[in-house]
Amino acid sequence: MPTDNDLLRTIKEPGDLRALTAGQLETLARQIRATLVESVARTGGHLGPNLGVVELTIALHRVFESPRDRIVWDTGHQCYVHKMLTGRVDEFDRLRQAGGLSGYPSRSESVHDLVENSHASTALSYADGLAKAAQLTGDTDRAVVAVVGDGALTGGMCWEALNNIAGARDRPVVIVVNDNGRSYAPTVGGLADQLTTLRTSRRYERLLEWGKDQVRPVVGEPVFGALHAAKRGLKDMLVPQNMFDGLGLKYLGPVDGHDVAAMEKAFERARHLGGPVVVHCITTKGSGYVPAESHVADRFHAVGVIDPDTGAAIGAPAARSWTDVFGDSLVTAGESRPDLVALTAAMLEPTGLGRFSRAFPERTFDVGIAEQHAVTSAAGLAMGGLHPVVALYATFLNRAFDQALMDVALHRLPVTFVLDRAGITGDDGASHNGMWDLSLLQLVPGLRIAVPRDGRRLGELFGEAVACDDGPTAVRFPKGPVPPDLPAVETVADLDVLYRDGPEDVLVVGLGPMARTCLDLASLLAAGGVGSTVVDPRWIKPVSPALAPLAARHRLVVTVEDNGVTGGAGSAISRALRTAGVDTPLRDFGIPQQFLDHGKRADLLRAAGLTSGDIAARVVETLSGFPMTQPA
Ligand SMILES: Cc1ncc(C[n+]2csc(CCOP(=O)(O)OP(=O)(O)O)c2C)c(N)n1
Ligand SMILES: CC(=O)[C@@H](O)[C@H](O)COP(=O)(O)O
Ligand SMILES: [Mg+2]
Repeated sequence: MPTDNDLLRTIKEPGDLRALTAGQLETLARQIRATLVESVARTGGHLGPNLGVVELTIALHRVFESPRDRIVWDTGHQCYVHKMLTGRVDEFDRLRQAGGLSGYPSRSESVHDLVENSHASTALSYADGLAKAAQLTGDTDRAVVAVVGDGALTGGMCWEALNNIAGARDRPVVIVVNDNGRSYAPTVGGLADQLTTLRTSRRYERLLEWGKDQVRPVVGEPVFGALHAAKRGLKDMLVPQNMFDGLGLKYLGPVDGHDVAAMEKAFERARHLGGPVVVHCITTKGSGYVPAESHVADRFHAVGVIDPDTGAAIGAPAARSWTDVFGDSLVTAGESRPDLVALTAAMLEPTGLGRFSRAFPERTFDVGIAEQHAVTSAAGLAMGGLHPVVALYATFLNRAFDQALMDVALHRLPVTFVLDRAGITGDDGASHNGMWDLSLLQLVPGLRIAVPRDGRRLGELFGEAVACDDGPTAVRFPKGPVPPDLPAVETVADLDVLYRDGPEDVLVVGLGPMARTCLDLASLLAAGGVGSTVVDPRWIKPVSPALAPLAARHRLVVTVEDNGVTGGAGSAISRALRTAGVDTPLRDFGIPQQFLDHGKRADLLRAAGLTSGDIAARVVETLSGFPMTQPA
């Protein structure tokens, strides 16, 4: 019999949970919480969301038999407890580190992990597909369970899936709503209000049940029947039927999401009810850890390295970030432009809209985790005479591409997309890297793209973007501290020349923050007797016409971008040069078009060959195939 002080480490697989007594389950929950705090305090990660699902995950894995039963986690940032209970507790010391545990489900880590994509609101669609597959293959003895947060539930895909799931009363799907009332901040919109009503109304119902049991024996049946009929009418008048009932989904709850026994009872019932069932679990983000529970902004949604005792961030205070520069630029612009409005998809502070929202609350819109809606709503705002700024992480624009293309650009509407976390972000794995936006947006007719190399250029380019009123614009920048400004040594038309020395061997086009790498590249080339000119076009779409004559004077053009290399800025520049009749060879350097494992940004850039040394070696190799000019 395991001793209680190491219970957690005796759990090698979910089946080990079923032998535990109620007392041991409480001990286990305590040990999981302690391990979460102690470990994530050292590595960083999604502490708040995981503290909120300790009991929920225990109950889930006691009732459902993963991997036979399929459990899908929406977004996946709350899967640490799931990983601890599926044999990976000893790997948490390398959480979110290269070669270590991913911060999200990972199919290469475990058969218990299904969905790796960290983009929210997908779980119910996966569940719908899994349930259909089970039905078609006769594999009907396995349950399909989706755990979806109240925030993720504000995403449109959830309702597309619910429409399908609810339409098949004979196809079992267990939908566990992990309702902690928050995304980062409190979840917004009518759905959130409905969930709140459910929380209160169900408590009201429990109260009513209790009241009935007290009153019935006292007044006797006939009087009780009349009272009950009146009460029923009163209740329906006071408390609307819930949205799940309305869709024809069976609804169980709300259940205390920190009471293992109560959830087990509900999950068992859901399992045997058959058809689609919603189990509405009420949890607290950051539960059981005071620094998280009391953290006003986001309940420790995601933390860096912290002091486990106090929750205080450890290390130097965060340097001024690209996001800070954008946030300040937006407020400055907003002060003189009453037509500027800002939209976020449940990420007000992370995308830098916090200051603007406090200065101009009526001009700030949090639409929930609903990027597609955000973009087309922005199109409506622009049609209404305003200039919307849609602030997203670059990777999340992927799902709103059609809206950007057909709802905004087709109508040549003045919408400005501000894409934070552009390029390799690293820690959050493949689906969080912002490495597709430059390629996708190259396809959008009439959309202009700016890629600032430093904070000063970000402020300038953002101002230029919101000044464009004849079509959409996009400004993209990476995660993290903003680098020191990189002044131009001269300008050629609309190109900033950052360096020019020696024979015109190589024209280096440094895009955005890669300009700094390109200056190092120029130094390495110079040391090898190769002359170069380094330019930053600032606006990379449309391609500056000034590039063609400059390229024509060089022996090789090199482009360097922090975007997937396929169809990115380098491809566009190459096409523009050919169209201009310039046949100078071009080598484009960018992120390989692959899904990158999680790791540190610098390491991943190095692995992608995007360091000045790697690029220099390949440039010299390319030049060696050409007759060298005599140094000037
Ligand atoms: C499409 C998309 N947009 C934004 C995000 C960023 N994001 C990560 S977690 C999160 C909040 C999720 O809230 P909820 O589903 O309620 O889960 P909780 O963190 O409360 O457990 C957001 C907005 C994302 N992962 N995917
Ligand atoms: C899970 C999720 O999508 C975000 O919380 C993600 O972790 C982004 O983190 P940063 O804001 O640190 O880039
Ligand atoms: Mg939530």
